[in-house]
Amino acid sequence: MNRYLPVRKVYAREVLDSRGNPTVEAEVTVGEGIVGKEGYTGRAIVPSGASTGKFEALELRDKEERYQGMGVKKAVEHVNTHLADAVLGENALCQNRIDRLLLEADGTETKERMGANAILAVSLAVADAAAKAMRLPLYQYLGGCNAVTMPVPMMNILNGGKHAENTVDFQEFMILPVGACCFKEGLRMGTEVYHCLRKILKDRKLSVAVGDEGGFAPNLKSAGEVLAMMTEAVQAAGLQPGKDICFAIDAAASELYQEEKQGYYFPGESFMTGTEVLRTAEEMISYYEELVKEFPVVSIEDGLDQEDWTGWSLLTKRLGNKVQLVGDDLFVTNTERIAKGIEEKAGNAVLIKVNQIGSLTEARQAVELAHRAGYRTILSHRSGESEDTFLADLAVASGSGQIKAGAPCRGERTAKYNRLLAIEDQLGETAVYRWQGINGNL
Ligand SMILES: C=C(OP(=O)(O)O)C(=O)O
Ligand SMILES: [Mg+2]
Repeated sequence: MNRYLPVRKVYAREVLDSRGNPTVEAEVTVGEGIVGKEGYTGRAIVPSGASTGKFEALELRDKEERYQGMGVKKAVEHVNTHLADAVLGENALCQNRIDRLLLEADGTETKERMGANAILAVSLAVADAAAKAMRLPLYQYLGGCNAVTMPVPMMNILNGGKHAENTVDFQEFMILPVGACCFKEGLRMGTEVYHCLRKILKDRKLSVAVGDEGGFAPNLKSAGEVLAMMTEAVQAAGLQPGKDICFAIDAAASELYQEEKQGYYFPGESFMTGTEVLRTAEEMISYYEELVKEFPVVSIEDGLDQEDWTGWSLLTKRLGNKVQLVGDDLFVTNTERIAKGIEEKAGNAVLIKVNQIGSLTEARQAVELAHRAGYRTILSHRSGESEDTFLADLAVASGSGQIKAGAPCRGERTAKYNRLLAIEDQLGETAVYRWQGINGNL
């Protein structure tokens, strides 16, 4: 018989995210009078994306003048009324049931009525409260005694696309400290590379202003130029590219794809070279092949458009035996889309963003389905983040072994990394840190 830990209070407020946009924070109190007089209060702040996938659950925004239409007053109201009514008195230890009740209160496929932001805030805050009431660290409450795998951090050190106002067309260039012995050492290595890159950019009189996720955002001409500079930064840090540090790209290709042009348009490269750069899906794949040949790129996310299943299958056939091919906009943490991907042999890894699907249980089902099919998973932040560290605990709990949390700077990003440092300390010698390259490819 399950212990009964009743939800006693549910409350939400509007707070700000790292882009200065409003978002939902929920507080949930459980077990008043059962586990102590006051019970325990958990909280969660939901993140928000900029390059959102077409098939994501919908976050509710007010659309009135306040905050230029970005307010979340209605979503907050929904938490304080309908969603609170749905879960008050329910057992916080039954996360699946809590989430089912939240989904039923909404009743739509896309969560558009209550708002995925409203539902997720309550879902996560319930888990946080339950963990506190059980006096367990969140990662252990969620993952049990098997939660010992520290994630390899994918640190986004150069921003482009929708995350910056520069000429770099791909959205993210990341470094993976695959040769580190532990998370702490990996974070140190990555941070040193980040600082070396800053110096290289400064020496060349290029901008060291940063984008949404804390990576630098200079005007560069092509992915090749970016990766060459990153290689220099790794060497300047006294590390070996391809051995200590590998690279990952998030092309965010759905943002580049233009239906009317039937291809991927590169505005930055076109501007810098003075000729229109348009690539077909086939040309995109060949382009990735060249980059992988020249640089230690071990992971490519959203290499093609979110609706191009045929292209994705071809990409996977050509590169999937040595490169991690990650579906973000393609899968949107949605089990139906992941199942389709598995069937079509599209990609070999899934980016997990809890707010893409809108509840903790559904996000965990996505991880489970992916792992069962031999797909890798990467727990990921959004470009609009907060000081909330739920993601760090979930990354360890899921055993996925990878996390995307931005550059090793800016408080909303370092909050996750610092939480992981604390978790690794807590785990002590039981902590595991290991990069699992596709077919052993570093
Ligand atoms: C983190 C990402 O960006 P956003 O949150 O803007 O979707 C991403 O595309 O992986
Ligand atoms: Mg992405």
